[in-house]
Amino acid sequence: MEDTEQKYENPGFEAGPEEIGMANLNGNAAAVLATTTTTVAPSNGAAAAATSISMPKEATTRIVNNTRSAEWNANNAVVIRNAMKTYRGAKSPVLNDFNMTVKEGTIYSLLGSSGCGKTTTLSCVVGLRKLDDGSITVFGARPGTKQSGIPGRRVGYMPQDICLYEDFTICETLQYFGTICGMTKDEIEDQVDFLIDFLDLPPAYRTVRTLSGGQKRRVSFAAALIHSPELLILDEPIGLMRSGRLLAEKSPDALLQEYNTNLLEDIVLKLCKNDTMGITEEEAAKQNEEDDPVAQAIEEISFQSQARLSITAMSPNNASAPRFRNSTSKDGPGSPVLAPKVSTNPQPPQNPHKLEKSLSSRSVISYKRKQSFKQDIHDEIYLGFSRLKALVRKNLILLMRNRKFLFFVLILPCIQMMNVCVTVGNDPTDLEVGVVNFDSDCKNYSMDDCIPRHLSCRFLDLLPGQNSQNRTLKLIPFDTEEEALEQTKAGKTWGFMVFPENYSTYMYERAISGAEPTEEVLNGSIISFEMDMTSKQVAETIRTTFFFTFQKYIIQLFESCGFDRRVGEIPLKLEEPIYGSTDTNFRQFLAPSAILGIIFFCPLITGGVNHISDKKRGTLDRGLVSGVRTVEILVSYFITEGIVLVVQTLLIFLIITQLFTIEFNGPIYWGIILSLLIGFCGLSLGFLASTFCTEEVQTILVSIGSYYPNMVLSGMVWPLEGIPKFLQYIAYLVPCNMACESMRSLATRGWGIDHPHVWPGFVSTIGWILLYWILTILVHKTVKN
Ligand SMILES: Nc1ncnc2c1ncn2[C@@H]1O[C@H](COP(=O)(O)OP(=O)(O)OP(=O)(O)O)[C@@H](O)[C@H]1O
Repeated sequence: MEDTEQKYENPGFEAGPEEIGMANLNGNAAAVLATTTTTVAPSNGAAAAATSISMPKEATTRIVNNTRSAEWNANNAVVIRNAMKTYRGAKSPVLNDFNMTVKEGTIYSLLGSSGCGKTTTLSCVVGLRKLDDGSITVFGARPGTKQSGIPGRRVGYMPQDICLYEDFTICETLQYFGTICGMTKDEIEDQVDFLIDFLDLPPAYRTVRTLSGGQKRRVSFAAALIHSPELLILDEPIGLMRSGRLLAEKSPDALLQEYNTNLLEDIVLKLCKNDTMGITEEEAAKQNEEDDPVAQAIEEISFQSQARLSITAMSPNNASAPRFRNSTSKDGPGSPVLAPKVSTNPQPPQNPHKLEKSLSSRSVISYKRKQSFKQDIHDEIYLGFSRLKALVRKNLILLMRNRKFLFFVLILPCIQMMNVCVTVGNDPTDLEVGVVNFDSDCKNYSMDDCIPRHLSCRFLDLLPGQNSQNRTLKLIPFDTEEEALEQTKAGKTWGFMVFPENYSTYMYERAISGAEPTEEVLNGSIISFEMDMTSKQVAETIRTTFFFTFQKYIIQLFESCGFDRRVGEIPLKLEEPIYGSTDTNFRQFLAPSAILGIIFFCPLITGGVNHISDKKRGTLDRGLVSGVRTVEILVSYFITEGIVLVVQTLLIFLIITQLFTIEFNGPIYWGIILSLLIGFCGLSLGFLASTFCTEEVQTILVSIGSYYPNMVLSGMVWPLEGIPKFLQYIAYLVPCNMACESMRSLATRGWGIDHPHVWPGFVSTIGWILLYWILTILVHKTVKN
């Protein structure tokens, strides 16, 4: 928009705006609208309008045709001076030395071609964006300051898009926006009844999703009106409205086509004329084929200028709330009138009596100048609480309306945990290993005989999987080494062992005879193994099995020959473990950290995605304009996600302790609290990520991207001692790192919160949460700037 501020006097048209700001937008000719609250729905490429309606501060403030009230020049509601705004990467500025003045008590239409910067201007006015240069004042103060009341309840903002929660009913929508603005339940109820009548909305129980486009836009309009704001800002609102009634509700393209004209202003004039004459839209469209709308409109202007009409918008004062009246009455300019009627209009507005009753009985919130600092604080706390209540209720409704998703969110961590417990940590079984035995055919032997025969058979017999419950190995006999090798090379076995000829004799001699063994005895008593070592875990399992079995085999041989079994033992003694047990499996190591990994990840995604949806829907901006603070959004998500997290955490703990009997030796409640903190930490990170992202998929990618470093660098799957030294320091930058150590210490070692290995995990998690919060708030502010 270029530097242009031109004011056009209303030529005397019925209830028209007294002042119309016309911007020479990107060089296109701007147009003057001369009608009541007249704006046109957005279009692709066609001219569109964004309207800022300044509501009168005083109930008696009115816009009177050709009869300006005393307040007319008294105050400026919105003043823009030398506004400059260039989007990053754009070649030319959107706003270039742009000026605009909206006086209190006026209706101001900002017209311009698509993409000229109307929405940008309004978003700067409502404080969602900031100018690069120049100034904006709203009610005499910069948006964002307390005096301006923006963001806050002084303003009603209807964005260009619908920006509503589709799963809400009309009633819930209006309740939400009303509560955000600090209205009481009764006040909201009154307003809902009124607005449903006034805007001809469907019944309050109808879900927004099921409404038509026009109905949705009217609900959106109602949401902006619910708290009777002093300044109403409508970005391409709901069609052509006049006197609280919709004259047309179509896209500009459709209207242009229907009225066979290139100018929307022609249509506006025509519609107003028809409205006054009581002609329906269809009849008008038919007539239009023959008539010239501009000529008609001009005629109409002169005709209408004979009538004395008045209009005021929603009054912030209950005592003088607007009401229907006939404009031909003798009331002076001080009387507020809504939806004026001229004597020439035969059609009264819908349900005038009902509306009159509703209007006069409803209570309207008014913005009061604060009287004292104490009062300020009290109001701030009340409003903050009210907004938080609305946000929490909103989150809960959205959660409950999406039951399938809720069910999935609740059980997903349980499924993941069960998955971990079932699949990870068990010893491998049925590992196929070949046996080439040149020593014995293993028929008819006794384990208790002390004779130099069948010793190979005794060893094989002791291997787990032969005759035991433990099925680690599955032995497959081969006649030759070549055959066995071939099978291993073909990937059919994990390796094979070879007992040489006379193995029993040599082994007996080596172990029992006590004489110094010869080279032949030493070589002849070796069982050789050839293995596929590609899988470390499998190879380790087989190797360990052989070593332990061999130890057992020697002891058993010694005992059968009457020796002290201790002679056969390796002279190393592993005492009873101080912590854990001798057969601690990997699951016991993994489970505590897996809980953290899972609990961290789920809210990371759901929190991030919810926030992005709120952003994309436009409901977030709408809330922010109404005064909602980033920190309140965070707290509200903490409360609702907290409920989900508690259920998820309790279910997970039940699964690991009851279903998989994983020991939790320390105070379990500290484990649960740590899990919850980690969940909140994930939620906060999700929030931070979603402030950078614009799409849900981006948040999911960021979440997945952060998942693996978090898992690996926190020592969840592999001991930190096993990673390179420099990474061990970097690993402290991972949110779950210290929490993992705490959780393991609580679960396996049974330590309490006061232990130096435990409490740092709690402190670091709280620290991460605070850091993410601070960053989120800072990023929000930066993005706005
Ligand atoms: N976030 C953004 N980043 C970069 N450019 C933007 C951004 N938002 C808007 N623009 C560009 O700035 C210009 C003005 O956009 P704006 O939405 O203010 O136009 P408008 O007058 O409201 O258009 P319409 O009537 O079609 O809604 C357009 O060219 C648009 O492409």
